[in-house]
Amino acid sequence: MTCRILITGGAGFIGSHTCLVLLEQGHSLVVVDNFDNSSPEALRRVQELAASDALQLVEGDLRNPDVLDRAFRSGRPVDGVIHFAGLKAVGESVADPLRYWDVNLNGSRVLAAVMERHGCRTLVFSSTSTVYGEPEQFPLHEGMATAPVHPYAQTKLAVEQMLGALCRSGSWRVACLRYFNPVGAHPSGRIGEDPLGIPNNLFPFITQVAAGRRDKLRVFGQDYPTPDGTGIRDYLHVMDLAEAHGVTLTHLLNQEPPTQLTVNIGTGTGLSVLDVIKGFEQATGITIPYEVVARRPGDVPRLQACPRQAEAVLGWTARRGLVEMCRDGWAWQQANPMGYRSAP
Ligand SMILES: NC(=O)c1ccc[n+]([C@@H]2O[C@H](COP(=O)([O-])OP(=O)(O)OC[C@H]3O[C@@H](n4cnc5c(N)ncnc54)[C@H](O)[C@@H]3O)[C@@H](O)[C@H]2O)c1
Ligand SMILES: O=c1ccn([C@@H]2O[C@H](COP(=O)(O)OP(=O)(O)O[C@H]3O[C@H](CO)[C@@H](O)[C@H](O)[C@H]3O)[C@@H](O)[C@H]2O)c(=O)[nH]1
Repeated sequence: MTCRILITGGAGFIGSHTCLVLLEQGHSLVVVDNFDNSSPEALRRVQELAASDALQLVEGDLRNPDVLDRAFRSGRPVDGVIHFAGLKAVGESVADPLRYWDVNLNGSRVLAAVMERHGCRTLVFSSTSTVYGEPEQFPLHEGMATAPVHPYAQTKLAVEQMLGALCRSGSWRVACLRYFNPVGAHPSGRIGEDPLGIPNNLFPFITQVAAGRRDKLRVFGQDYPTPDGTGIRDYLHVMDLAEAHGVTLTHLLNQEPPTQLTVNIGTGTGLSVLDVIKGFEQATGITIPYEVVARRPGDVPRLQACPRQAEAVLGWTARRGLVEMCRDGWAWQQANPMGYRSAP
């Protein structure tokens, strides 16, 4: 079955890879994005890679119902929505919490209201593993307690709860996907992660060090209660994550009666910062100079998924490992030293 899918934030890192996967599956897409943290060039390349023009763009802010109305009226009826648009920097959320509540929660509320009005009640929402807070037991199961410790994660949990209330009405189909740490890029090197300014996240920082754009990596803390003292995360290839969205949407559309799902999307493998450095060096042959500095405020020692529910309910498991994550992320960095600003 091919569908018409509305994708908010479709030009961003995860959104662009997902648009490519969905176009290749024959779906028709309408993307809503204000390019707050992305570039139209990403969508141009997605269409080029998919050799498809079944992607329409409505440029504008998610919080503006007129923008969303335009997207709903842009073609045949929308079967489902994948909602990526939002803000994602933990430190920024502490410094400017109201902006996070506005974009992440209020934006999702406006989206849900417009969906109701158009009779479209099928939604895949980008949640985060950070809703688990600072857990002590691993791996993390979806039924475990949530205890978000910063405004970013608090806004995501609030959206999960808001959507839960809609599902209790009996007519919404919602999947909240709790992503762990997506990294890497499409193997073509044409689309990838394009952070503005100094990267916050480990992987893009490493690839910029490898490219000589930064002199060394700063490892945030080596005094965590982990085997080598550095933070552990569950890194997954962005193409695996993109594929999870197609699978989830199809599952939801076939779900009778309508229901809400909350699913971890991770590999189940925990890697420390030093593991990632070593893996990148082995995959690329490039040495990554680093120094250990103080912990970054807000970081937790460890996050690691139990991926069983994703497999049992959605039939999805991650297929790519650290070598592919490093190789593809590095290919993207080499081909696009300044991200999409390195066009063509
Ligand atoms: N990347 C991660 O590590 C990660 C992990 C867990 C969850 N998430 C969540 O997944 C989603 C996608 O993440 P990403 O890494 O692709 O981020 P991203 O910043 O690359 O993409 C987000 C997209 O949303 C757009 N956007 C932001 N505010 C908007 C608004 N008000 N109106 C319209 N468009 C808007 C941006 O321009 C961008 O294209 C986010 O909601 C994020 O919180 C990301
Ligand atoms: O320059 C750096 C950057 C990061 N780290 C460490 O690397 C690990 C991963 O950090 P990062 O890549 O910034 O990811 P997280 O802090 O885990 O957060 C990401 O992953 C979450 C899901 O787990 C998402 O919700 C967030 O949006 C996303 O930024 C942590 O131990 C950091 O302390 C460093 O040592 N040096």
